[in-house]
Formats: sequence, C-alpha cells, structure tokens
Amino acid sequence: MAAQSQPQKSTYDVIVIGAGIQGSFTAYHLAQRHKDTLLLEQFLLPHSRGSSHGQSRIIRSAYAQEYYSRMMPDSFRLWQQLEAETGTTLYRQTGLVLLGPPGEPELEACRKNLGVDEVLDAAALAQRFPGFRLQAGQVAVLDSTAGVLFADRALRAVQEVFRRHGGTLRDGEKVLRIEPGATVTVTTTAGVYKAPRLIITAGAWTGAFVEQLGLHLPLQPLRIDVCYWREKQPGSAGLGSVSPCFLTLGLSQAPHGIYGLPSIEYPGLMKVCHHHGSPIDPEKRDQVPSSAPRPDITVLSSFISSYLPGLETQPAVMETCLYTNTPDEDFILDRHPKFSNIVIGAGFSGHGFKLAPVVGKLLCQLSLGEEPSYNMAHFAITRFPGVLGAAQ
Ligand SMILES: Cc1cc2nc3c(=O)[nH]c(=O)nc-3n(C[C@H](O)[C@H](O)[C@H](O)COP(=O)(O)OP(=O)(O)OC[C@H]3O[C@@H](n4cnc5c(N)ncnc54)[C@H](O)[C@@H]3O)c2cc1C
Ligand SMILES: O=C(O)[C@@H]1CCCCN1
Repeated sequence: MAAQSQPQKSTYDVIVIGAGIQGSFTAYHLAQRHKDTLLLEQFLLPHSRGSSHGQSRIIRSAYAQEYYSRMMPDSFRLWQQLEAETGTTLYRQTGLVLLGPPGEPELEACRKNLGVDEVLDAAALAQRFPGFRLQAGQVAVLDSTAGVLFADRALRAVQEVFRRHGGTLRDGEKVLRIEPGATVTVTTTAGVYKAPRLIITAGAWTGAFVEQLGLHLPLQPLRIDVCYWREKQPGSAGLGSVSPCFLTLGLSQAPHGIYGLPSIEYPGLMKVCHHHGSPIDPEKRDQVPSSAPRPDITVLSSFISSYLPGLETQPAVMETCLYTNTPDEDFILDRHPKFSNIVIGAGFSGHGFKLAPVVGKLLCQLSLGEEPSYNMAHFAITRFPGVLGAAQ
C-alpha cells in the first residue's frame, strides 16, 4: 500500500539557518529549552564546504582577551555535557604551548589570564617536549587545560542531541529569501517556513546573505590551507599523539601566527597550519587553479625547518577550510539593528569552534529576549560603522 505523504510542517518557534557548529549548538540549546526549532542546511550532511568539518580543533583557555578566557570554563563544562549526553569522547587533553619572544604583549596577557607563573626557555621546552626547538631567547607558556576537540564527531553529536529533543534538521535545502516581519518568512529551494524568530549562522556565506536584509557586515571569507607534515623517522620526532598543541605569537616571520596539533588523526602526520589565508568568495573556492602560488606553504616550510626539525618540510596532505574574519577578529553575536527578531552569529575568525557551546547559548538567549550570560559589547554589530548603509 502506498504511504500517504504527510503535509510538510511549515511553522516553528525558531528557524536557524546554517548547520555548522554554531547553528547546530544554537539549535541544540533551543530544543533543550523546548522550542520547536527548524535547522536548515544548504548542503547534504556531512559536508566539507564550510568551516566546521575536519577531525580536529584546538580548545584552550589561553586567550589574551579576558572576555574569551572567562567563557572557557562554561565551554569546557558544556562540551563535557555533550560527551555525557551522547556517550562519545569529543576532547583529548594534550596541553598547548604558546611560543614567542619574552614580553610579547599577547603572550603576557595569555599568561596572566591563565594565572601561570612559569615560563619555559628553549632548553626547558626541549627537555619537556623533545620535538620543539625554540630560537635563542624565545620562551613558551604552557596551558595545561588545552587539547584537541574531535570536530566532525562533535558536529554529529550536537545534531544528534538536537534531533533527540524534537528538533527538525533539513539538509540539502538552501535558503533563498527572507521576508522580515513579526513573523519571518523563509523561502528555501524546497519550501516556505514561518517563525516569529530567526537566527542566521551561515558561516562564510553570511556577509552576502544578509545584504538582502539591508545589512553590510565587514566579513571577509578566507581560504585556509590545512596541512599535515610527515615525521622524517616515524615515531622519532617527539611530536606523536602525546605531545602538546602549539600556537606562535609575535613571530616576525609569521605575524598572524602558526599553530599545530599532535599526530592524532593521521598517524605519523602532524597538523601545522598558518592562521591566515587568501580572500575568497565561498561560491568560487574551487576555481582556484592548483598551480596558484601558495605563500602560506612557504611560511610553514621555513617555520618547520627551524622549530620542528623532526618533520619533513613539504606537506604530505592538504585540505582546505574557510575562515570568516571580522576586522578586529571578534565574533558578531547580535540582533539585526532594525529587525530585532533576527539574530546573527558570524565572523568567528578562525577561533570559534571551542566556544560554540557558549556561542549557541548566547544566540539562543538573544533570540528569546533573555539577558545574555556574558557582556556582549565586544560582539555588537554597531561596533562597525555604516552597517545599515544609506538607510542608517
Ligand atoms: C582550518 C581551520 C582551523 C580552525 N581551527 C580552530 C581551532 O583550532 N579552534 C577553534 O576554536 N576554532 C578553529 N577554527 C574555527 C572554527 O572551525 C569556526 O569558527 C567554526 O567552524 C565556524 O562555524 P560556523 O557554524 O560559523 O560556520 P560553518 O561551519 O561554515 O557553518 C555555516 C553553515 O551554513 C550553511 N549555509 C550557508 N548559507 C546557507 C543558506 N543560504 N541556506 C542554508 N544553509 C546555508 C553552510 O553550508 C554551512 O554548513 C578553525 C577553522 C578553520 C577553517
Ligand atoms: O582557536 C584556536 O585555538 C586556533 C588558534 C590558531 C588558529 C586556529 N585556531
């Protein structure tokens, strides 16, 4: 007997656009608060076209800005809660060393916010973590809380709990149009939905997407080369799965920073990347010719030969990912200045994964009209002039 097709439900309490880690955690909090939530994703899940794919991300308490480091205990607690809810391991504590010149202001601010007194010199670092070679006079600060989040697994877990709490996730469905109003109408490639509240977490697509709402956000998508480097002698580089993550600050050869994670996902291969990339339109990212120059690889090769001599100096595996940067590299977490029932979460500037549980909570609070748990001044849309263009 042919199954009778159910008419598609079209009205929800809240609609969330974009099922990366930020939209998924936002939807998770809403569903846990018993809000009937629709989460829309343009691609079939899982996908590797945005910013949340791949196997690993750094989580650390070390932040120069106190307003991020203050959120980290909450974030660690919420990650643990997700682990318990799904019975999966999402985090491995490895520690992280911050490397840089002594007295470098960001390094000092991180050390202060961590409450750490100890600074390791080159000899002390090499003794503790034999794979690393600091240059003369440079120092390292250890964040022992830090580690690796298993990113793909985390995204799956948060979406699973969202669904378990009654949430609806529709993938392969791109949002084409938004009509603001007391009830917001959302038109996708497959249907029309309505809700009194909308949240936009569309990653690198956000800037172009919110233009239809008269909003000009200074968001710059960047294409990032994600590189893995092979140990010269398998197992001998001292950079295996028990070594720490690292992050450089204030190195003249890489002012944006270089970071690395131990060989966890691919045995014998360490992930070392430049915290920077080339401006890109997310719709055209695959049109970059493979012969295009790769300045980031040059920076990384030179760094590896000095600081990580146990690794080969050409990458063994290369993947790509997208950052969406704001001019100050702080997030945007705010209501639309004209349509207060539309909330935007964007501009995570290459450091948003670890904080996604807290970002999701804040976007949920903003959407429900509640007092956010943290001071939101650093994340306000109005810190940027001219966002409403001539209509302002
Ligand atoms: C190489 C790399 C390394 C990183 N390392 C770290 C790290 O170590 N630690 C850390 O904390 N953070 C890190 N980050 C940052 C972190 O991964 C991002 O901040 C985070 O993934 C951003 O998530 P998002 O949900 O905003 O974006 P996305 O994951 O891109 O999600 C947005 C989603 O919206 C969908 N979408 C867009 N438009 C539409 C539409 N019209 N209709 C429907 N769906 C739509 C997209 O398809 C996408 O799935 C890193 C990022 C990269 C790229
Ligand atoms: O958020 C982080 O911890 C890292 C720092 C280095 C760049 C990538 N993101």
